[in-house]
Amino acid sequence: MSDFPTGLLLDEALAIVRDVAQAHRLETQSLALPRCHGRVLAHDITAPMALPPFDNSAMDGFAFRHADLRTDLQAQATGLRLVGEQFAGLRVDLALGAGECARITTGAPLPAGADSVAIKEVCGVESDTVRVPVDTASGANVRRAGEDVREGDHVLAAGSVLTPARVSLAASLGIASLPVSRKPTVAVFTTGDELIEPGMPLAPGQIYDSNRELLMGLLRADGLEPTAWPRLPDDPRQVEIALRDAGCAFDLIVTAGGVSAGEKDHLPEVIQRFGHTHFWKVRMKPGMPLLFGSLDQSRVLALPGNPVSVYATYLTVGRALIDGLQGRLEPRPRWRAQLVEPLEKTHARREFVRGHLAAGENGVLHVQADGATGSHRLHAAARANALIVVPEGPQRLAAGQVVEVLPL
Ligand SMILES: Nc1nc2c(c(=O)[nH]1)N[C@H]1C(S)=C(S)[C@@H](COP(=O)(O)OP(=O)(O)OC[C@H]3O[C@@H](n4cnc5c(N)ncnc54)[C@H](O)[C@@H]3O)O[C@H]1N2
Ligand code: MOO
Repeated sequence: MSDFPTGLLLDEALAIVRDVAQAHRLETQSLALPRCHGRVLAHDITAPMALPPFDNSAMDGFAFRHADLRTDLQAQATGLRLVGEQFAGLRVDLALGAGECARITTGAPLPAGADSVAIKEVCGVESDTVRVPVDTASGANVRRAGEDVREGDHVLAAGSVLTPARVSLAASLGIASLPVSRKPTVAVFTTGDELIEPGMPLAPGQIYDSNRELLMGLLRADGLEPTAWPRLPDDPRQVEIALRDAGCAFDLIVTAGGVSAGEKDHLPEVIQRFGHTHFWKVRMKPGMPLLFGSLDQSRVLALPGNPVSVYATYLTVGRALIDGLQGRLEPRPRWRAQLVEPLEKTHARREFVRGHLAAGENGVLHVQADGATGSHRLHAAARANALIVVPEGPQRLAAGQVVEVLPL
């Protein structure tokens, strides 16, 4: 009997991943705004000031008091006396009296007394008289102080991802740095005596290492800066030395291969002996032999060696772990699409089927399964742009049925 959970549903595995990640949340660091893009915000942010900070004009034109416009039906415009100019960025302390107006540019503070702005294209100017159309609405083209953000408003939530718009919102509030979670450091190992570096000659029985590029690319696309370690041979002592070495230096170790039932699959034993196994084997296809453990100060994600298994387990479990370590609470977007053709499976595991996702003319997303199954078939993964999620248990999904998809 093993002393760790095995044969889990994917949702059970994800729950364990989230719990372990929460217990190993990475610390908070304060970073200058230019370094915050794509990071996970560690604390809630409240607005230190209002936005806009002052009433201002939305257009280039003339600021005036709406009460001064003529109300008799025959009049098309009211002549107002031009008493000054108010440009953006300059404080002039203009105040408008009855029958007066001021030239104003977009973003400039509204002069005291003014409550409306007429755009310059509809006004006639003759020396110091401006003819303002009487149908200009009260409050037209005025942006009120605090209409976007009030001082003290809760503007950014802990656990959200700092998109360019959110970093820019912080900038507009005068905030120069933000508290973000440190990014996990990641060591990537590929394992197997059969693996050869691309560019080197191939001997019989050998294959080129493709998982390293796959993993490095996936991790980088998620904003991390992974370190690729030299490939590991199928030698238990070397696996042990390398993993224990990485375990004292990295937040996360991601391995590919050597994790199922073969005589040369040494990873489970090494993690069990020198660390802790949180679970081994998940009811998913591909990816069933996936192992999650801890070794020294590191979390270890041992992904099954087949390339498509690496893909599916990274996108599901790997991302959940990386998000959890950084305290990301904002969920990843969930995509849904209509099946173009029926899809059937007889086994019990949740399956991730390579698919081709496109928007139809009616705007509805539809997805077609790629004919090639088999977790070694990287070509099919390379031409696919999504994984179709087929739920646990035997399934007979009809054409037109809506399914969850993971974009690749
Ligand atoms: N008796 C059993 N055999 C297998 C089981 C099982 O439960 N019982 N599980 C199968 C499943 S499912 C998978 S997935 C694989 C996973 O095996 P491992 O994680 O031990 O991976 P390896 O055996 O090392 O490799 C599997 C496959 O992938 C190729 N590979 C490995 N690394 C790379 C790489 N870096 N680049 C390209 N290709 C790689 C490797 O040559 C193998 O063909 O086990 C099944 N067997
Ligand atoms: O589950 Mo394995 O990952 O099918 O090939």
